[in-house]
Formats: sequence, C-alpha cells, structure tokens
Amino acid sequence: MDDGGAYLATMRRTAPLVQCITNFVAMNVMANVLLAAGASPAMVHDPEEAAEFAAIAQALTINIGTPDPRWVEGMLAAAEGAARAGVPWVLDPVAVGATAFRRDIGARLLALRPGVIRGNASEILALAGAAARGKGADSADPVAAAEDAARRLAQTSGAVVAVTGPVDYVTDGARAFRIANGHPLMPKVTALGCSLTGVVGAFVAGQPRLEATVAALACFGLAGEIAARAARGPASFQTAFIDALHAMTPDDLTLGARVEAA
Ligand SMILES: Nc1ncnc2c1ncn2[C@@H]1O[C@H](COP(=O)(O)OP(=O)(O)O)[C@@H](O)[C@H]1O
Ligand SMILES: Cc1ncsc1CCOP(=O)(O)O
Ligand SMILES: [Mg+2]
Repeated sequence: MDDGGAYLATMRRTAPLVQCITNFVAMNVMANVLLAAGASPAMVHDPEEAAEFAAIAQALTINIGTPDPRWVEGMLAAAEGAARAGVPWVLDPVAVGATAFRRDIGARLLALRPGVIRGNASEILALAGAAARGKGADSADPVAAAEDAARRLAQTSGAVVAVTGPVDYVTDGARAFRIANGHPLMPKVTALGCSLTGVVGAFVAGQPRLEATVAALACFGLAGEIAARAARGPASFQTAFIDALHAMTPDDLTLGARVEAA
C-alpha cells in the first residue's frame, strides 16, 4: 500500500459521477471538495429519482446528518438501486448513536450492505452496537477505542470500515492500515468529514475498496497538512484545503502518504 498516487491518478482519469445524499450543512462544501479532487458530484436525494440516478452514477454516498422521513426513503431507494446496478456505495453515519431515529436509520442502511462505512470513532462504535460517547456530529472517543469495533463491523457487514481522527484506521475485517496524515484544523471546519466520505466514494468507483479507501484518506489528510501551512484559522483553512486538493499530483500523494499496516 505504498502507491496511493496510482489510485488518485485513476480517479482523476475517470472523473467519476458521485451521487451524494448528504446533509444541509455539507451540500456546498462537499460538492466543491469533490470537484477539486477531480470527481463530478451530484446531490440527488428525492425518492422519485434517487434509485434511478444511482444506476447511472459510478458511486453513491449516503450521509444521515440532517435526516427526515422523506430523505430516509430516498436513502433506502438509492442504496437498493446502487446494489441492483453494482454501484459501490459509502455510508457516513453522522451522530448515529445520538437518537433512536438515527439508530434505526443506521441499522436499515447497514442491512443494505454498504461497500464502505466512514465515520469518526464515536459513530463507528455506535453503529457497531458498542458504548459510544459521541457529542452530536463530533467524536468524544479516541480512534484506538473503536478499532476492535471497526474490525467486527467489517466482518459482520462485509464493508470496509474507516475510522477517522488524528490517525485514521481502515480495515476490511482481515487486513488493516493506519493513516497518519491530517491536521488539527480539519475537525474545526464543519462538513469536512462529510466531504471526505464523498472523496472515498470517488476513489472506490471502479477500484479495490480497501486500497482505494486508504488512498482517499491519505490524499485528504495530506491536503489538510498542505493547507495548514497557508491558513490563518479555520476559514482560510477551508479555502486553502480546496486549493491543495486541486493542486495535489499523484506523485505528491505517493511521497506524502503516511500509511502503515496495522
Ligand atoms: N486532530 C486531528 N489531527 C489530524 N487530522 C484530523 C484530526 N481530526 C480529524 N482529522 C482528519 O479530518 C478528517 C475528517 O475526520 P473526522 O473529523 O474524524 O470526521 P467527522 O467530521 O465526520 O467527525 C479526516 O481526514 C481525519 O483524518
Ligand atoms: C454540524 C452538523 N449537524 C448535523 S450534520 C452536521 C455536519 C457534520 O459534518 P462533519 O461530520 O463532517 O463534521
Ligand atoms: Mg461526520
């Protein structure tokens, strides 16, 4: 897993159409992050069209950040449509442990077999049915505390599971990697985690799920490191982050990725 650049190059060459069902907070920044990375985002969530669209997308991402019953219908229809069409889909279980409504949505989506699950430590613990201390959309648990739960969740669900934080952990239930790229300003900008889920979707389109997820996380974290050098605080960081993602070359990623087998 030492050539993340090859996964970035393939993603850029194919410029995958990524259907995003995301929250009201994330819509704009997530679309801009995906464009900067080299993918084509489309925010399509209504049950009237979500399944039909999933069949023409190269990847689907589903984020439960600001759910309501009609959106949930769209999420379920899209996940089913993606499965029928063989399109990979990524689940972002925002604040899944916070309320009964979110726990129920999380369980129903999990039953539709996401290819990748990407969340912070508290979200992965909660989705796996373990005790979690999430603070709404933010994590209150360290990544290390969610590694066992991530491995179990990967084994029971068949998904690649990515736990993000200061050092990310990714597993398919058998193999695992840690990615040390990133910067402490990243959790100070809302919806960057949601945007990362979109980037994971772009990388796994037509590429092996475990390796492509690791490459996506390294790419995102490296962009954070580069952006921090130019930033004066969270607001200028967001702008610099989008620029850094856009400017990153496959060689930059291969040289800058800090990935270790776990
Ligand atoms: N303290 C930190 N130091 C470095 N990188 C971080 C830190 N916290 C989060 N990140 C990075 O920020 C991105 C979003 O992750 P995270 O904040 O865990 O997601 P969410 O916003 O869903 O809680 C990931 O690329 C992760 O590696
Ligand atoms: C603040 C907030 N509230 C509901 S969704 C959301 C955005 C969460 O974004 P992220 O998980 O990327 O921090
Ligand atoms: Mg999140």
